[in-house]
Order: sequence, then structure tokens, then C-alpha cells
Amino acid sequence: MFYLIGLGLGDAKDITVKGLEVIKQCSRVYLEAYTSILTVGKDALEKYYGRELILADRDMVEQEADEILKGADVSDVAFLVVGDPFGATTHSDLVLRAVNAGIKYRVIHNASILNAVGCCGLQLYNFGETVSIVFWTDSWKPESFYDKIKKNRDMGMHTLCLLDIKVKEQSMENLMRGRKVYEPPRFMSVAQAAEQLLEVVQNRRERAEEPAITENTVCVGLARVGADDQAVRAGSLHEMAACDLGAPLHSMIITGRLHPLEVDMLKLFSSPEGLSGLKMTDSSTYVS
Ligand SMILES: C[S@@+](CC[C@H](N)C(=O)[O-])C[C@H]1O[C@@H](n2cnc3c(N)ncnc32)[C@H](O)[C@@H]1O
Repeated sequence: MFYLIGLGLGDAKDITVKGLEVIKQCSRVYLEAYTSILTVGKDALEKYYGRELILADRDMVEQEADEILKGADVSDVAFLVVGDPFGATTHSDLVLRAVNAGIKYRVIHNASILNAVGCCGLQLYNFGETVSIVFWTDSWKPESFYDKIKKNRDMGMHTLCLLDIKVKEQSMENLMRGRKVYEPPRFMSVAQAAEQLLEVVQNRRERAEEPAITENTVCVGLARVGADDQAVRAGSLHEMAACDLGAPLHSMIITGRLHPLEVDMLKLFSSPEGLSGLKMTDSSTYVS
């Protein structure tokens, strides 16, 4: 059997009892190590699970998937994913490969950032399409995430922005010289995401576009959701660009139309002036 097991969001202890029992019985256990991280590393997981884990980076999952699935028709193999296995777009491919190879599979679910964002008080039902914000470079500044946020805002929906993770990246120089030297991992912060978003807002203004969001749009910054030191901050986009929510991982939400109960919840995570951009509409909801 091929098992895809979600590890949840906080630390080693967020695995489910069912997931842990399966891990103990498997002949090989892989740890997916590029779409998300916990607040603890491989060593702490190995200690808590009581067994060795094989790190599976992007190259291994994309180029050596058959190696991962090898033998799963006659023994149990597990593939561990931080959060929920289907909280990233990549892992359906492994399921399809297993099915094509005649290997049975099972999924053991866990909390994902896609539902744990509810901790800030915004209703999960009121979210539109999730977007990813990637690190800009001097020559590559994609703005497509802004257009998706605009679409969501036009429908009154909130937007969850997942923030870039760069692990096992090579500098252009090392790549050109064929040297396998990797850059230190980088994780985008809420402040960095907000700064990029403010730059897009400014660009759109210069093109005389009606802005979908402004410096005063109410946003929520979230860090290390599910961990003991989880941090949540609500305030204007301008405030987000100056906030320090500490260690990774971070996510950011751009709010849409807000129900009064959602506003009351956001007040728990905001300074008194943090929500001053909100205005009540005729139907007694709030927008910013
Ligand atoms: C591919 S997604 C999530 C994948 C994971 N399988 C899941 O279900 O949560 C990775 C992104 O989610 C966000 N994220 C994941 N865990 C988080 C956490 N504990 N707190 C805040 N953001 C988190 C970050 O923006 C990160 O770059």
C-alpha cells in the first residue's frame, strides 16, 4: 500500500494517531521537503516517530517518483506531507502514478493552511481563489496574483495568499558553471509580500487603473499557524508592510466584504486604528 500522510501544521506531535501507526509499520518513509515546513526539522520528527525518514526534494518527487513507489505493491511505503497531502497541487501526480502502476493507495488527512486560516475569524466560506506570491527578482516581477485578488474582491471574497518558499535554489552563476552549490533557504514574510503588493498598487495607479486594493485595505498576516507561538495580525496593507511576525512560515489574507462577526474577530488581532479603513455598506457588511 502507498500511504500519503498529512503531518498537520505545528510540530512533530501534530501527526494523527492513525498516521503514526502507519509510519511505524512501513518499510520506507519519505518526508516531502519542498512545498512546506513544520517548526521542527527532520531530526525532531525521526525522534518522535521512532524511525528513519528519507528526505524527498523536488527533483526526487518529480524525476524519481517510480523509485518512491517501488515495492509499494508488496509492502507499505509512506510519503509524509506537511499540512494535508492535497493542500499542495503537486501530490495528485503521485496518486495517479500509483494507480497506473496497479498500486493501492490511502490518504491520511490532517489540518492544512487552507482551513487553519479560519483561526483569524474570517469565514472559510467567504474565500475565493487562493493565490501564490513569488519572490520578485530585478528582471522578473509577475503581477498575476493581483488580478486574481481583484477578481475575488469584485465578488466580495477574501483571498488567501501563500508566500514563496525557496529551498535548494542555485544562483545563476553556480548554475552556469555547473556547480551544485545551493543558496540558503528563503521564506517570504508577510512584510515582503505586502511590499510587493504595494508596488503593484502603485504601478496600476500610474497606468490610471481603478485600484482593486489600496494601502488602507484590511489584511491579515499569519505566521506559524498551528504552532505554540502562532502569530496573527490584522491591519491595513500599509501596516502589513512594516510588521515583523517572526520565523516562517507566513501567509497573508486580503479581505473582501466582511460580516460584522468577522470584524469583531479581527479586532482581537488588531490595534484600535488597525481597522480604520473599514466602511459599512448599505447591507450592513464592511468593506475597505
Ligand atoms: C503549498 S502551501 C501548503 C501546503 C501544505 N500541504 C498544507 O496543506 O498546508 C505552502 C504555503 O502555505 C503557507 N503555510 C503553510 N503552513 C503554514 C503555517 N503553519 N503558517 C502560515 N502559513 C503557512 C505558506 O505561505 C507556505 O508557503
